[in-house]
Amino acid sequence: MGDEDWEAEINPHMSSYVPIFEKDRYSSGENGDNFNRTPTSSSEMDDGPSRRDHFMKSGFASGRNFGNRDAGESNKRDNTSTMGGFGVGKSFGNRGFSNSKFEDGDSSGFWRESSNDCEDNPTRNRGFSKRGDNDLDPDECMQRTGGLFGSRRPALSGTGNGDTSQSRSGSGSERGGYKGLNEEVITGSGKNSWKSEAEGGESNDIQGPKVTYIPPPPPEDEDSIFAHYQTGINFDKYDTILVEVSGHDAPPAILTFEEANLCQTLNNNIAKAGYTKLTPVQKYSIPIILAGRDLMACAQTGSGKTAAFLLPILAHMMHDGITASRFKELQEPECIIVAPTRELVNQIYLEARKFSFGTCVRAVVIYGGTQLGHSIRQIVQGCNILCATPGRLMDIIGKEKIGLKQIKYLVLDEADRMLDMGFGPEMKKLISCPGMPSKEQRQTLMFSATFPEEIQRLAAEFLKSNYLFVAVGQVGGACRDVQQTVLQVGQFSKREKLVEILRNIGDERTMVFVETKKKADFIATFLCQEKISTTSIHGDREQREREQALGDFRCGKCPVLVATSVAARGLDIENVQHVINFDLPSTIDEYVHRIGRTGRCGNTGRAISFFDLESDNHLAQPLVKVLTDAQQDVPAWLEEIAFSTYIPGFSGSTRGNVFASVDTRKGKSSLNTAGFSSSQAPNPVDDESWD
Ligand SMILES: Nc1ncnc2c1ncn2[C@@H]1O[C@H](COP(=O)(O)OP(=O)(O)OP(=O)(O)O)[C@@H](O)[C@H]1O
Repeated sequence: MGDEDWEAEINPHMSSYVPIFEKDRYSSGENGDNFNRTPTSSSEMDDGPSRRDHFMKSGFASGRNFGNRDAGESNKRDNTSTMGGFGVGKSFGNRGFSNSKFEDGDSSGFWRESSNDCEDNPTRNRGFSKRGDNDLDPDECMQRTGGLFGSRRPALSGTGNGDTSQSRSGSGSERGGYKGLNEEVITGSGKNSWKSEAEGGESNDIQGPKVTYIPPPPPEDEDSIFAHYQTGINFDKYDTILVEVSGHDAPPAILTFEEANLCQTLNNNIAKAGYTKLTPVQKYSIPIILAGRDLMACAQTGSGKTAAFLLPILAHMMHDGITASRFKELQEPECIIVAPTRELVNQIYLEARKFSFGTCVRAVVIYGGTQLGHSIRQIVQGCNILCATPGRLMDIIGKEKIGLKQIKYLVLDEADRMLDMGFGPEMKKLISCPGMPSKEQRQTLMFSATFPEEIQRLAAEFLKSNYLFVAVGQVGGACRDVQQTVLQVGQFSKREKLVEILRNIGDERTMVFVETKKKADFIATFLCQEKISTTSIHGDREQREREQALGDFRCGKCPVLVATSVAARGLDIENVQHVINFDLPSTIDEYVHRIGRTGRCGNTGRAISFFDLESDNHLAQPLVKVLTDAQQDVPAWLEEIAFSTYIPGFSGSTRGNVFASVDTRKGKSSLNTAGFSSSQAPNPVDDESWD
């Protein structure tokens, strides 16, 4: 079988919705879909023993064949071993794909994590299954999980008719549930659905062994803690970016770190981190948070949102004089920060550790895919700031290791993702957990580079009615420091084009985004065969492998990282010069996040996207808008497609108005360049009608 046959199978261009039986038919190989999976149980989602056994039996050895012949062909011939070759992908990540040999390895944990084929495709989870994709459809996920909301969109109105805990208890293997990105949904049972994992231990509701992975501790020496990369040539241009603040009585922006009046230790840490100048989002957000206000902030990727919330929170904690951390079975942190992916939450933790260096504030990170006991041990030693992924957070709360009474700050990073159908239910449960202070009693902060209107409306439930909204630059827009190119490349030519581009790029760090987990493994393997050192990250890889892959990519051992959308948000990796969208995502905001892995903090970067006329036309219109807003060249052919697929009133997103340039409350604001403080209070009457 040639490339083209394989591609056709991977993307059979089926209608956007594929009924389960159809999926099974495709999957079973009847349609030649040997690559995908070989059903061994009644549920493809079931990653329980039967599937695992099958993987074990299938033998990873078959994967070795890929070094010698076309992977698709190999898949077909070695029908029973396909997942062993790709899905497990166990050994090649650890070894960075630096040779194209697969080695047998311990597969424990792999299948347990692969509970949800939807997990790394949040866009489809939102109900936009545009392409005939070999990962599961959202509908399929929902049927299998019972659907957290019972239908695609109503969830957004907060009136879901599905009972979350019920839907979860259906099958332990559906741990990932209708979840979206990366973090497992814990099967809930019993009186408190958030107790889930906690009630029965980590694997009680799940078939399979316990997760035993204990991540290595980060380096403790000061140099490593404060290691940072240089701001880029365009950092100073941030000053010219338009900033809009809406809401009542916004405090004025600050121009310098000194104006924030932070304590000496914090100032020292800021200096050691190499920060000399505030970014726009920091200029506006820091005083707002210091003033005790709730905030929704939308600023371009890589523009320093993490420090924008960490610094004022730490300043408050220092000012209020928190109790030094000490060993206690029940810890009561003052701050919880949640983010959608494990890698991102870990990154936030490292930032929190950096800025709290030399203080009595102790930050802790917990996330799925690691041993629960390890998370607990970290917490009981003392915890003031807890950085967590939602699933693990709810487990720990259920285990009664974390009390919520002292929470003063709740931060949702990548907030639009945290509130959408994937994580929204978890977040709602979090704010209604016993002990959690009401929104009037806590400060809630939300940050993202994209904030669709519908999500803004949902967010109101979490925020005080007088929250402030800060929009830096074009809301939902791409960073102008990224040079964007869109190429028309059909499915069958993509691999050839990719290799051509990567060969030209040489050793520069490049992230290649694909649409499915299996494709990530396939493309990574393919690139290794082409002697391009590559690793991959996606939700079917063990956490250890994910961290290894990221490490290999960060240090340059593998300059190419093939990723699903699991790596689209938040990851801050030095020197990523290129992002290639091998497959375009289904939504434009995902595109914005993906290309934001390059061109960070004033550095420049390049994004190349393969536009497939067969599957990507729906993106033409929003893509033209993103390119235009970021002052990029728009190819004539793309404009033509955008024109021919023009939807009147469509404002740029496949799922809502990503490009709403203002706060959905319609509060009016000041429009100014960052650095000049000005904010107008809206009419108080508006204020009342907002909530
Ligand atoms: N004032 C500053 N001076 C110098 N470097 C900074 C400053 N603020 C942030 N940075 C650095 O810029 C990089 C990007 O910051 P950060 O990851 O917080 O961006 P972000 O806005 O959260 O991006 P994303 O939307 O992709 O999550 C980090 O390496 C951070 O340390």
